[in-house]
Amino acid sequence: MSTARKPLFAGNWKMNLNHLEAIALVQKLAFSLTDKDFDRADVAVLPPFTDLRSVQTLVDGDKLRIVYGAQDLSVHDSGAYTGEISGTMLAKLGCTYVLAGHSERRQYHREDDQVVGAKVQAAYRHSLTPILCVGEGLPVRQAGGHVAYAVSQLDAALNGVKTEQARSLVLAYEPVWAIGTGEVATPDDAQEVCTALRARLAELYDAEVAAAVRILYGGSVKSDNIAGIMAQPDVDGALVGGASLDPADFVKICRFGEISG
Ligand SMILES: O=C[C@H](O)COP(=O)(O)O
Repeated sequence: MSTARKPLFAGNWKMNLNHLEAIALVQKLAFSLTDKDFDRADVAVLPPFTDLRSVQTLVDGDKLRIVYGAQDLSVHDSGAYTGEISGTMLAKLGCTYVLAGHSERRQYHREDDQVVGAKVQAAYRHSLTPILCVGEGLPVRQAGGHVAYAVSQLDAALNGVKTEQARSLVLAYEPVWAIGTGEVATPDDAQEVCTALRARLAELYDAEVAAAVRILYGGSVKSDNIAGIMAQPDVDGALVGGASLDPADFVKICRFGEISG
C-alpha cells in the first residue's frame, strides 16, 4: 500500500443475497465500521442488480459512508437489449463503481477484450468508475506468462481511454487460479503483477496517472491474509468475493486484517 493512494476494499457479492439480505449486510457493515475506518480506506459493496435500489435507499437515508456499484453493465446506453442493464440506469441508482472484465464474465459470457473495452467506455460515458479486472489462468502462470498476459488485457481494455479518464480508473489483478479456490496469491505474486500494471500505465499515459490509479488484488482474500498483501507498495486494496458476504470478516479486511478499528 502507498500512502499516496487511499486504499479501496470492494466486496463483490456475485450472485448472492436478495435485496432484504443486502439491507441486513450493509446495516451490519455500517454498524461496525467507524469514521476512522472510512478515513483510512474507501469501502464499497457490489451487490446484484436487484439489490441496488434497496442499498441506495439505505445509504442515502442513513447518510452512510459506504459506496456501492454494479458487477456489470451493458455496452449499450438504451434500446432493444433484453436483460441488459445500462450505465444510465446504474448512475441513476447512485452507483460509484462498475466491474468490467471480471474473469467470470469473460468465461461464462465469452466477454473478450473488445467487449471489456467497450464496457469500460460505457462506464466512463455515464460517470461510473470502472474497476477493470485482469488476470491469468493457471496454465499461463505455470508457463511464466502471467505478467505479459495481464498487461495485454490492460492494453486492450484501455484502447481509446483518455488520460483524464484513466486517472480515475481502478484496476483489479485477479489471478483466475486464486478466485474462489482458497489458493491466495502470495504478496510477492500480487506485487509482481501490480507493479508491472502500474509501469504500463506510465507508458500508456504518464507518471501522474500511474501514481494515481488504485490497483486492487482479488482472489481468496480473507482477513488472515490481507495484511501481507496490503504491505506491498503497488497494492492499494482488494476486490473481495466470498469473504465480503461475512460482514465480520469483511470489516477485518477493511482494517487490513487488524482486529479492532
Ligand atoms: O471479485 C472477486 C474475486 O472474484 C475474488 O473472489 P473470492 O474472494 O471469492 O476468491
